[in-house]
Amino acid sequence: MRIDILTIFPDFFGVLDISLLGKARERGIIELGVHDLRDYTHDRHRTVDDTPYGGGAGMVMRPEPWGEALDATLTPETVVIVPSPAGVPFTQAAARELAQEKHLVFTCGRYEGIDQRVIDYAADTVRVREISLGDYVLNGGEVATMAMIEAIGRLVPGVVGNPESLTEESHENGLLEYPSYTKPSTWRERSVPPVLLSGNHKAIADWRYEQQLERTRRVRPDLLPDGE
Ligand SMILES: N#Cc1c(-c2ccc3ccn(Cc4ccncc4)c3c2)n[nH]c1N
Repeated sequence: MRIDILTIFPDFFGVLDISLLGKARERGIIELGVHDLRDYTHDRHRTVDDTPYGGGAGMVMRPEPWGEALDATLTPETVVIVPSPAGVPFTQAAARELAQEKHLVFTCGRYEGIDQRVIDYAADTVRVREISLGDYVLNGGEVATMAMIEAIGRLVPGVVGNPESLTEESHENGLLEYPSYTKPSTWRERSVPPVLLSGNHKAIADWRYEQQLERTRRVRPDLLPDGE
């Protein structure tokens, strides 16, 4: 997979050189390009924004630099991801789907957003998905892009050493994950649930599923399958 990020804050993504994605990049599983949108401007001040038509507060990102940046980055296989407060909520299912793609381009807006014609222009030639990280307001697309890249990157085949560990996480089977414990078996007078020390794999699996249901009922009843 190749990921390209278009942003006016390229240094924000320096952290992607370390951790899991850093290793995936070293191993050639994920290629990453971070591009400064201002490199696609031609005025002395490298201007990327202007006042909104129709008036209103704030500034809008000019279409010209975005058009040139997209022309330099898109391929027919690209999926353009536009982080936006008006987007479709990001989910584990979306991360799983996007992890199968060959090329993702993240367009990190700032100010009041990107001139709508840029998104419409891209949608004429490639798949475009406007995605929201959640129902709260950020100042730009960079934080959302970082979160999405982490959620997607860890699902790309070969990135995580033990793929089985991905199957028992929150949201993987639609439920929240069961509680986890490690040594010591008693800590500050609190003991690990005895079933986990029993060696009875079926009893442990049943207990863990029941814990997922109980935690989901308590914290996220909206995720419960019908009848649970
Ligand atoms: N994903 C995502 C987001 C964003 C988000 C994403 C991109 C941009 C670009 C500019 N802004 C600032 C802004 C623009 C319009 N309305 C309010 C704020 C952004 C916010 N906010 N909240 C989320 N869950």
